[in-house]
Amino acid sequence: MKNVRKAAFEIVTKVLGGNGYSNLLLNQMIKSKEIDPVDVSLLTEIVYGTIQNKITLDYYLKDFIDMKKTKGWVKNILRISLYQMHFLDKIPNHAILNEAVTLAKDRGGKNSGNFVNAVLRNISRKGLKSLDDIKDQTERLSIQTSHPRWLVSLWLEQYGLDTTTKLCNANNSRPSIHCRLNLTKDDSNSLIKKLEDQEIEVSRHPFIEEGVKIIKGNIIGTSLYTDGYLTIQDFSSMLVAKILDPSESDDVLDTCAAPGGKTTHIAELMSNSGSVSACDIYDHKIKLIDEHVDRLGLKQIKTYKQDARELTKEFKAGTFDRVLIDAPCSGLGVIKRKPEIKYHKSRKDLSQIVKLQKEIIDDAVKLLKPGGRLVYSTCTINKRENEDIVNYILKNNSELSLYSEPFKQFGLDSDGTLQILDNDLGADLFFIACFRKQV
Ligand SMILES: C[S@@+](CC[C@H](N)C(=O)[O-])C[C@H]1O[C@@H](n2cnc3c(N)ncnc32)[C@H](O)[C@@H]1O
Repeated sequence: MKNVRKAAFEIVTKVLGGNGYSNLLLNQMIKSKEIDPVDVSLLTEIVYGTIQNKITLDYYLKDFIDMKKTKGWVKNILRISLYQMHFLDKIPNHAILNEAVTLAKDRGGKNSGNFVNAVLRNISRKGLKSLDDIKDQTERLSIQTSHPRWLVSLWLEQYGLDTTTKLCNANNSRPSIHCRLNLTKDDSNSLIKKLEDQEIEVSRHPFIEEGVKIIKGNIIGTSLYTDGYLTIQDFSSMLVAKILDPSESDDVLDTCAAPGGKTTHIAELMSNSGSVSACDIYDHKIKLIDEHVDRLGLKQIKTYKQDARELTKEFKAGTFDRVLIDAPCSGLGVIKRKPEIKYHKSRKDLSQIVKLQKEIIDDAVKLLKPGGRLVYSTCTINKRENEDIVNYILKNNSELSLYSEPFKQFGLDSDGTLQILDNDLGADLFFIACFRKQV
């Protein structure tokens, strides 16, 4: 079995080096059974906590080390140790220190061990400065909540101080795990019973019948998962297919479909009839959709390696009853699940992504039948990619209008758009807009 701090150090080093996503690497580590099941929650805590609080941790560390001269891997040992010392109260400092010194010695020899020992002892002795003394409001929020300054400024401009503070704090909470029950296999009560039989405790979504939140237990690797009785999918992501609301005989186009979470949900809602055409630009991602489809036993999905900016090369205009554009986006609504996103994006990336979104929309709208429904969704919080895109669609397509009915059927207050900025379900922060094409 692997030592939990060593495992945390390896994952944090990969993620901060831009070589993987925290949620995927954690799942891989858990699946590989290299970690004792009793250590899974501590490992998750240290990995998420360290990555989520990196800016704050570095702000403290720079009083004790030269951030430019200290090697990246040494900084990561110090970051995971300081995270445990400052943010967790369950582990005694001497235990954290011993583990950190052993890790440093194993990796870099005696001198590295001595260096880490000296720094951590120094921090213990001197304590940390107060963040409340930071004068500038944007800077203070950035350091206190560990969000890059450009992102705090963007949200302050677009949403104001209260919402920005809430967003930043919520991004530092632990993500919850939601699952979609495959109702083509069985009804929800029987599937929940099957979960309970495997000691997995769940609670139901308030109005999505197939949506459950995992309260206790681990579904990864269970036979229920491998046999296609359920899919791991966030509640907000599930809402997208519910708003698209396909009928059983519909022809549906999913323009940006991989890894297939929404494609397979759409197909399940259509009870294995009608047709679903699922496109993505990357070959290796198409394979992920195909794997999901096989696992879930779905029949009516056809996948295409296709650039969504050129869909009319593959499909005839006016052919689809439903079109989903789950657009490539900046992903700022899933920071809680993938905290590294906030460090790896820049303001410049945001304008490039808007250009791509518009190009996809320009082609995809042509494929909708008269009377058909278009859903545009993102997992981001940025008006340029959400509200402004809605205005772009309305301005350039006079035959499309916003359609609020699909939201209202769930009691959601909406003008045809919904920006989920917070929720008490622990769900991701999505934007969803629904349009109807005139008959
Ligand atoms: C937000 S993700 C889609 C998630 C997916 N709908 C789901 O629920 O699992 C956006 C997808 O768009 C794909 N993509 C990016 N550029 C594209 C393009 N020009 N044409 C088609 N797909 C593209 C990406 O590969 C990515 O898989």
